[in-house]
Amino acid sequence: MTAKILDGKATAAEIKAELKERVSVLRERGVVPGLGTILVGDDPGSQWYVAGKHRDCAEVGIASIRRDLPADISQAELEAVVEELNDDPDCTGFIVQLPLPPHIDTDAILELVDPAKDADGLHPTNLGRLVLNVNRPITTPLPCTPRGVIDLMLRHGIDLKGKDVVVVGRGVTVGRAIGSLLTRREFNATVTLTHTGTVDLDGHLRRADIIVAAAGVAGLVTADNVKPGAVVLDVGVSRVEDPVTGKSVVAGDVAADVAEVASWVSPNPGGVGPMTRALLLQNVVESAERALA
Ligand SMILES: Nc1nc(=O)c2c([nH]1)NC[C@@H]1CN(c3ccc(C(=O)N[C@@H](CCC(=O)O)C(=O)O)cc3)C=[N+]21
Repeated sequence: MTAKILDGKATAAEIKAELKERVSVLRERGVVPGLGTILVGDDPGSQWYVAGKHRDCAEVGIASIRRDLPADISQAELEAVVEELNDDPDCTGFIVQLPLPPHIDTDAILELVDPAKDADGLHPTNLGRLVLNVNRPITTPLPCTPRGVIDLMLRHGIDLKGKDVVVVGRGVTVGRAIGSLLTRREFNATVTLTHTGTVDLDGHLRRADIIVAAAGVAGLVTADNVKPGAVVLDVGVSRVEDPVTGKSVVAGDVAADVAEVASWVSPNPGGVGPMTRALLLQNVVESAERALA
């Protein structure tokens, strides 16, 4: 068996086409959604990601607001920029690109973001609402990567109800939040969160209907760990040295041989990454729609 591909690039393009429609409706009503980015320092990777977000915005008609700041900016100066975007009516949602330099108190910065403008969906207030609000529709921004993982499966016709999902990795952006979403009534999955302290990771993985690999450990999940026919999503990103060229390349958490036993796999790159970016845009559009309602 060769697994079918969960095509994140094509699915993100589909979502962006829908968002473009919603943006034009907003524009007709006099509202232009605007995404702000705050980037500190000159890390080439971070610059590249932020540039990609602004390209995405242009594609769907969202305005871009960009604040590029020096690496030695003080805590107080950075807080002032966050406050400025909180108060800027043209900015309907924004992100503070992570990681921030070590002299900055990251948690204090993220908590300062207006929860209504939290495009990442990672503000403590919004994560708290996700946990507390079990039975009503959620009307606050949701974390982009968990939402992207779920959307990627649903839009490929994969049913989540009653499925055993095993998540690998307890990071804030994926592991901690995705169970709160997947166990909501509308999805009704059963979720196990595994991590570096898990005793029998292989035992958990082997009984999973769906594996969400978000540990950031290259090649962690291999064919031997996967039940035949399982769905495997590769979320982790790490840099490894290519054995042939010696160059640094991006590697996912899922080994290539998994495609021989799984029913579906998400490629990496080309899977969850583009979905994360599309859902970021969706958060910005939804914030603008809510502000208008
Ligand atoms: N406040 C904040 N929010 C974030 O969402 C955030 C962040 N900080 N800091 C860094 C990480 C990383 N991240 C990625 C999103 C998409 C791709 C993506 O689309 N990747 C492409 C490939 C890109 C390539 O070729 O390198 C893909 O998977 O196909 C990658 C990485 C968001 N992050």
